[in-house]
Amino acid sequence: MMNMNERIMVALDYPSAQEADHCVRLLEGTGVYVKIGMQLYYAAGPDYIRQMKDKGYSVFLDLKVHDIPNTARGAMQSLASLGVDMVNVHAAGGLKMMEAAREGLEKGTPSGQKRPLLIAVTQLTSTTEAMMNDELGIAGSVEDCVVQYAKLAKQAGLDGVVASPKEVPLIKEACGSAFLTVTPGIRPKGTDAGDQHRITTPSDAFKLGSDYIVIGRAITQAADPKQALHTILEEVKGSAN
Ligand SMILES: O=c1ccn([C@@H]2O[C@H](COP(=O)(O)O)[C@@H](O)[C@H]2O)c(=O)[nH]1
Repeated sequence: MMNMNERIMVALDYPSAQEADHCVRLLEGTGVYVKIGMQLYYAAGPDYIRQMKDKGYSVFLDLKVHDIPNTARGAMQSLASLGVDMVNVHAAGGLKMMEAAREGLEKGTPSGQKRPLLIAVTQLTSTTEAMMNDELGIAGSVEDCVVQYAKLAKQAGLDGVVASPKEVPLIKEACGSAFLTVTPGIRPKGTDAGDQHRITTPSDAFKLGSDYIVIGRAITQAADPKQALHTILEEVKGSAN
């Protein structure tokens, strides 16, 4: 069983490698995972991923691939060579796209290496039920849609999904306890929700059964990021499900 720190992913949402490095220095020795998303990857590229791997971090490359199956397959084949630990696609791309992404990842993983975990974003944690119904034209509850997407991701041979912690019990019930849940939308008590809607505190997310929690601005935009990280690590101790 992993320790709690290994189940915390810090979202390095920064505009440059230099700015991300300020935060990375605070993470040294904590054993947390790092999540590199579009902002940092498009600015700093594959070199930054290699630097994080050389420093010993587990890396979730959060590029949310969403395209036709052939393109998703090619994208994953290229990403597989970076040595990251986890990558993702949007489940809204459908079954064939997710299968193609998995195949591309398998094909691109150098022999003798483990293929990165592949997970699918269900509904973004910034999406409310009203937005989903009225803007995206998807009827029904967010929970039903998330579970439907999770089942599809499992059918495509993926390892898990991204969802709000609030949906984790339903996902585990539908897809089994080994199916991974990676949950952003984490807000420690007293922090601003900002653009996120389906949120919980770090400890509640673990109590609901999240395998990994993703935390960005509550650390990166805090007045004292080191203290913010320390407080979160203290809060989650003992809250594992
Ligand atoms: O549904 C999703 C999928 C991905 N994210 C990403 O997680 C972090 C959250 O950052 P905060 O600052 O803690 O809100 C960010 O990188 C998103 O791109 C998500 O929030 N929701």
